[in-house]
Amino acid sequence: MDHRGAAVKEGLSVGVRALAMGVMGTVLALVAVLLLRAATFPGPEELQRWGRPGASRIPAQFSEAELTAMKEALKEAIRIPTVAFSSENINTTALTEFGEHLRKVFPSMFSTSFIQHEIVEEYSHLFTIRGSNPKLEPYMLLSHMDVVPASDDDWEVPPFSGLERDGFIYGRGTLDNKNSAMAILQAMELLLRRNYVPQRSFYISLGHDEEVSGKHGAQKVAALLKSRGVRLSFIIDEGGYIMNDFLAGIKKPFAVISVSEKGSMNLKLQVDSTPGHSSIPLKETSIGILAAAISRLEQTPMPNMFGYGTEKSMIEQLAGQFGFPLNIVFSNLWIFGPIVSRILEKSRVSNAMMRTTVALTMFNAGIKVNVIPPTAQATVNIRIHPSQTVPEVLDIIQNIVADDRVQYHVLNAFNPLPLSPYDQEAFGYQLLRRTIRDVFPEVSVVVPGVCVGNTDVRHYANISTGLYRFNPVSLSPESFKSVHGLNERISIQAYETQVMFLFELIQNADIEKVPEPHSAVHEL
Ligand SMILES: CCCCCCCC/C=C\CCCCCCCC(=O)N[C@@H](CC(C)C)C(=O)O
Ligand SMILES: [Zn+2]
Ligand SMILES: [Zn+2]
Repeated sequence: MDHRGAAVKEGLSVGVRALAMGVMGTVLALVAVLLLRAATFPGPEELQRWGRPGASRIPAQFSEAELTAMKEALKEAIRIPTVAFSSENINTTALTEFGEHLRKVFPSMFSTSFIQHEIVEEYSHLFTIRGSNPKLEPYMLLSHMDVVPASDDDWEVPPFSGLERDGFIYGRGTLDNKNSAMAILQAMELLLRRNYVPQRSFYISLGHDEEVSGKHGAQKVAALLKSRGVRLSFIIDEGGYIMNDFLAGIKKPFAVISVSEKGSMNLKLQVDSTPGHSSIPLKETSIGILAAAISRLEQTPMPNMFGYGTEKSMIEQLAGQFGFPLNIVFSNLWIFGPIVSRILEKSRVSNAMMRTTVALTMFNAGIKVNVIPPTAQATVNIRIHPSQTVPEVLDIIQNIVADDRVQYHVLNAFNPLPLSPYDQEAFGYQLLRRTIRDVFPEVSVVVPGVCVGNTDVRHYANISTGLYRFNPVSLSPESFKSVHGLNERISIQAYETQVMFLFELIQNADIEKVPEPHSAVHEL
């Protein structure tokens, strides 16, 4: 080999060595970066950061004294009988007392410079919390203070006693919805005491007549905000929960965020017929004609609308929680949809999610045993599936009744609420989802649902498209029955967790938009 050849070989081997060293270096650097990433972000979930990071994050740790005070504040709230019997008959004395109670137990909410408190229509409360970053669109936490009536009969403890027994607080409103009214203010009060200043502005609104329409409370607050030109990024109200033991085949709890709610119609049906002496009866009376008509209504289910609302998404997202073979069936609705919808209509709750329902709630006729009455009236309460409208449903009803002697009077009606977004960019939905993940690690999956009852949030549809119904409390079928029923109660631990959830959610909202996932993020 000549001198030049040796030089080339030397050059080549230097080049190969350099290349090899370069590759090694790159590999080592990559390993180091990966190790560093692994140390900084212990799991993929943490790559998706919400709210304030690091030192400015206030930990949800409460002292014994704070826990005792929050429990006592809720008990006291339960003892104030803010009962709404009808739109015209609400215990307003109790509502005033409730307002005084709020001032007493949440003093910072009434004395902080960046919080404005207003009373709307005498009894509803509106708090405006000004955040430090006016570019972030505000949101609202919504609840109500009024409760449905409860008589002492059949309750294990008096319904307005706020009694503590076996780790539970008993009383009307412990689940619907004084727990939320109190927990929202409690969480913010605790944050304020830790010198928290939100970046994103938000509102807290407590209505006083949700149980009888919301037309004086929520509706007026919404109108007030609209007149001020306010738009809200999203609103969180009651009407979705963490469901425990609700579906045979699913052991772990799952969370339902209701992204819509059914429409409603109260319809009076009336039949007029010839009155007279009961000793010489006609072949048919107003009572008989009307009874037959409403019996047809009761016996004829409205069309099954599975696939036209959120129920399909709900089942698809729940599918993985079922064992074999239901997991296969529920994740292939394109073929098994019709069978699944037939299975779901067997349960009262899932049936109500899939179709418009008709409940016969009032029947009036007759004044004396031997008088054939001239008129019979019945009222039916109809809950309209999100894919249908009031006129469509009225048409179906008239076809089912199919009797020209029946007259119809729509007492009041409204269409179902539009579906609020629940995609990856939907800020309110993803914020809830993320906070559920943080505070309720036992929850297997978060799914969209439809609220079969009506809530105050429907009055805000003209100032926000992100209407979500979710109470951060775990419900079993039994506790579900106690809402508007007997022995309504909340465990003290569940209430503390609700406060913690709101404490975290308020901080999580301090971010511009849903963070970009850095890598594959575990599905909830
Ligand atoms: C497969 C099982 C899943 C179950 C999902 C259930 C998700 C939650 C859905 C509904 C919750 C119902 C609770 C809603 C609260 C209703 C409050 C209320 O009673 N409102 C009145 C309003 C009226 C204007 C007076 C009503 O009658 O709806
Ligand atoms: Zn309620
Ligand atoms: Zn209620």
